[in-house]
Amino acid sequence: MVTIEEALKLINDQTPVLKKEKRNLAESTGYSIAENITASFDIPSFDNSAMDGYALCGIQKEYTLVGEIAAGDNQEMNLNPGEAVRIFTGARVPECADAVMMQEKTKVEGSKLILEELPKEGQSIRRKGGELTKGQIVFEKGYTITPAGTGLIGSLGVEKLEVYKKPVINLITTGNELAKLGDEKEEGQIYESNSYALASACEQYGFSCREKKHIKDEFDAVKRGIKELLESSDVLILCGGISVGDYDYVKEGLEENGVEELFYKVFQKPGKPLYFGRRGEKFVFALPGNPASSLSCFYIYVLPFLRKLSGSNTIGLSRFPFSISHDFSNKSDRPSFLKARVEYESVEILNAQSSSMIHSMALGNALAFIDANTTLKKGDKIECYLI
Ligand SMILES: Nc1nc2c(c(=O)[nH]1)N[C@H]1C(S)=C(S)[C@@H](COP(=O)(O)OP(=O)(O)OC[C@H]3O[C@@H](n4cnc5c(N)ncnc54)[C@H](O)[C@@H]3O)O[C@H]1N2
Ligand code: MOO
Repeated sequence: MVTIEEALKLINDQTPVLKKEKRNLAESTGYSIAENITASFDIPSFDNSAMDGYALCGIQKEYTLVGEIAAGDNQEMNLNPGEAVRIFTGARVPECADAVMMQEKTKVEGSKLILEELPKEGQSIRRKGGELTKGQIVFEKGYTITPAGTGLIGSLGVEKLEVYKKPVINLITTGNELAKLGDEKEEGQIYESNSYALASACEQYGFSCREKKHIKDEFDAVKRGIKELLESSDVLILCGGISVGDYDYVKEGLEENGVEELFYKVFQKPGKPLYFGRRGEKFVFALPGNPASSLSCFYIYVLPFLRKLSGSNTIGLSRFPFSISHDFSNKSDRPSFLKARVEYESVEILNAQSSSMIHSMALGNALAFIDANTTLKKGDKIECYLI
């Protein structure tokens, strides 16, 4: 049995070989870049107007209007002191212009432009290089592209880029008691639902499960199922059958397939019988079957590893300290990740913390970490992982 810190360290200490690929920008959001992205030109690449209005030469209240510049116009226009030109948002500002005045604060009388107020030097002009300068590193290797990142990379004219591949994830569930959705379930059976939760948690963070397989609690079937799916996996996730019961064959099945155990059992609640192993460049997580245990272990342990394998610099869930909104006693002798709901600056520990129960997790938005045998007073700060 290892501690939570030891387990996380063992996961983080793995140095998998990352695979790269070229992708179109349009299909790269959520991928991590495999090389720095450098600005090949200034952004903006020319001084331009932030407003529809008038570009002004000199700082005064009255000007003579001499023409118009629309967005996209390319001709160089020379303004003399006291002259102004009609201009539109995004249009190139003439070099000699000192400011732009928004049209709402102006009046036009024939060719005369009268301002309501004196302009300020540089007002409403977006300067060349104001956001990025040529040669600047815009994003470092390992940056995971967000929608805003996609927009910025696009503004640099980059159509294709080198990113890290996402790992191929396969999922195996085990258990004779599990009925398939759509089938009639018999007495003593429950519906197999963890694979849906786990596949959707993968999706939530931009990963996908390629293949899902359900296996009965039979040693040969478990061994064969692992052999088949491990072949095409970067990460194989198993769920259930990893505890000490007579029909828990997953650990043995992994051993038989040459998977080396990196840890088995973590001193925590939920998710004590968590397993992590490796065969060459293939990694295996065997998650405890209880629904809250498997999902909690996914968030805390599997997700950081998937992110690492996909080359991301941002690996764990976001976590922040929140003040607990009520007195609370963690009576477990194991450090616990509790289903919780954070709102503004406070966190409520939800009812129904049993590992078999997932309703409160579905209504919550965080896992609150509370040490074993710990009594907290309302207002005490606790660490919360946002899910
Ligand atoms: N003697 C001991 N028994 C158990 C221990 C222990 O230390 N000693 N640990 C308990 C803990 S803690 C957990 S967690 C579970 C984990 O057991 P397994 O990983 O072997 O999981 P299963 O026994 O297969 O299933 C547990 C539970 O979850 C339900 N389940 C499983 N898979 C699914 C699924 N895909 N969809 C929905 N529900 C699923 C299953 O029916 C069981 O109720 O072991 C304790 N026992
Ligand atoms: O560790 Mo288990 O997940 O407590 O139920």
